[in-house]
Amino acid sequence: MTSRIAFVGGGNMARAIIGGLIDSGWPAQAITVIEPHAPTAAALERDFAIAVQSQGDATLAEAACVVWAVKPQVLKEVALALRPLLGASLHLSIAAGVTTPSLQGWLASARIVRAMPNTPALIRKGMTGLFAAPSVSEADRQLAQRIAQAVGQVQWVEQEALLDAVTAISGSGPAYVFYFLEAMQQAGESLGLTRAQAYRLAVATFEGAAALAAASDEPPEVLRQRVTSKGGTTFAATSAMDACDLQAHFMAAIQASSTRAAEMAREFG
Ligand SMILES: NC(=O)C1=CN([C@@H]2O[C@H](COP(=O)(O)OP(=O)(O)OC[C@H]3O[C@@H](n4cnc5c(N)ncnc54)[C@H](O)[C@@H]3O)[C@@H](O)[C@H]2O)C=CC1
Ligand SMILES: O=C(O)[C@@H]1CCC=N1
Repeated sequence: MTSRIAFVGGGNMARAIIGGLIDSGWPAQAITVIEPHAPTAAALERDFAIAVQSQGDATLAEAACVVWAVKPQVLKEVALALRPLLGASLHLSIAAGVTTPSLQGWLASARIVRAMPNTPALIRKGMTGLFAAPSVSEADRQLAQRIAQAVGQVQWVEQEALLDAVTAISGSGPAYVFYFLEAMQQAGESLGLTRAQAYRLAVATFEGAAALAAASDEPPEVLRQRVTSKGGTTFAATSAMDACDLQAHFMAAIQASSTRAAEMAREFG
């Protein structure tokens, strides 16, 4: 019998992970969700044939793993309310910025792994950062990793603070890519392409460049130099970027995401 996984919160990220688990062969009858928002609950039941409850019950204690997938600002309240129903499960929290000491206190358990996935998990192309306190067993780490790998790649970090960096790079990162896609689409339109043509060109360029980087042993600056002919078009573009210090601004933006993750730990955890 496959281990039972109980999700607390059945929103966007939970849906992505549930879809990945089912695609990777996890039996639907071994997945349950607590989700109070009726339309969200009905959609999960319909799409995945899984059991969805509006609130927790005694079966929560039977879960091998409870995945905490509610917003960080409500996690404490939800955890404390469900605590009397919890058994000896592994707890996997995907909430941004909520630390393991806080979770240990709220859940009265040391079996806690934190995960920071991202939205490409929806199409099994996710990247999930994972952190476990040193006392967490190898079996618990493996179960957490198995769940995360159902939606893509994983990267363990050895210090909890590094999850803030993971959040800033890959957790929030899809939004940066979409931000650049928006700019490339608008620029293409202003240069005379249709919106659809510009978008297709931009998306294919991100796809191709990311696949090239993943397949290459060379660092990104070398890959960039290969595109850049002296005195040519790419040089004109990257010179304009350098002139307004775009790279430094972009790095400051990523720092802001990391700083916010640390702030959220103080606010919500
Ligand atoms: N969206 C993203 O790109 C990422 C989000 N995260 C984290 O994932 C978590 C969930 O985020 P999303 O799925 O985007 O949010 P969401 O808002 O789509 O999902 C949260 C769900 O929790 C449900 N909920 C509210 N109160 C509840 C309760 N008492 N019991 C059970 N469920 C309850 C809501 O109805 C909602 O469906 C957050 O903590 C966020 O920090 C982590 C990585 C990436
Ligand atoms: O914006 C957020 O707080 C969440 C965490 C990473 C992506 N979305």
